[in-house]
Amino acid sequence: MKHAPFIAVEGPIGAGKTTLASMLSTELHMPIIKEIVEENPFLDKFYQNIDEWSFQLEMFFLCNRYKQLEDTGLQYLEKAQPVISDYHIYKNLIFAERTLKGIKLEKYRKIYHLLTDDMPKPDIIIYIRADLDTLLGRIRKRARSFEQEMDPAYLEQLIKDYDKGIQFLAEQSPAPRILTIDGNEIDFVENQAQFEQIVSDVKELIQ
Ligand SMILES: Nc1ncnc2c1ncn2[C@@H]1O[C@H](COP(=O)(O)OP(=O)(O)O)[C@@H](O)[C@H]1O
Ligand SMILES: Nc1nc2c(ncn2[C@H]2C[C@H](O)[C@@H](COP(=O)(O)O)O2)c(=O)[nH]1
Repeated sequence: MKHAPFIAVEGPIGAGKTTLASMLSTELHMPIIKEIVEENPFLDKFYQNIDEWSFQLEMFFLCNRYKQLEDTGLQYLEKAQPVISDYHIYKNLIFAERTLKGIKLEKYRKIYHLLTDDMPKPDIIIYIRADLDTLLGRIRKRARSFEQEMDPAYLEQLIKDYDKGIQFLAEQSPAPRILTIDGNEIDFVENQAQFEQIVSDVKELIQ
């Protein structure tokens, strides 16, 4: 059976993942898998006290994404149907390595690998990079109340963690194809030509 592309859009908080994944889903007629944010009962508490709530939050994200990935495999990939997601499962580890410590991090790593090592992984990653000011501006624009007090130092650290995380994924075998987008300069929302260029680049990667 022909292999169907599994595309993940990644980047730090506010980079534009959901926006771009939704636009590409419409343009390329691909179903979209979106992460669960608003229904997450721990996000609010997490931003008020990261040390207190990080384990619950990371486990919640992990379990939700595990279920979504399982469904994605059954509903689309095993039927050779392409799919686009607004995250890569590896994002769990990028965040957990930053928010967890000690024995909780050790336990989390084991559970992460147990759950995800044999799961389907995206073969194409669209990585949106953006600097702190751009991300803070977009987070303000999105206006989720629980994100407004986010410590800029946390976001700045995540920008670096993401660069390392995507580099790590690029070195895996088989290596995913990675399209990096400069989110400071490329405005796929307002600039149609720039969006079309991304569509054309993605089509090339799919072939
Ligand atoms: N290229 C862009 N130019 C301007 N605004 C953008 C752009 N990409 C995203 N946005 C806006 O920034 C906010 C965050 O985008 P979102 O897609 O939710 O980011 P993410 O899923 O990466 O956290 C939204 O309000 C969205 O409309
Ligand atoms: N600690 C973690 N926080 C996460 C994780 N995945 C998402 N998030 C947070 C970041 C945002 O406040 C919100 C939505 O994420 P977006 O990147 O889509 O804006 O949820 C995670 O795994 N751990």
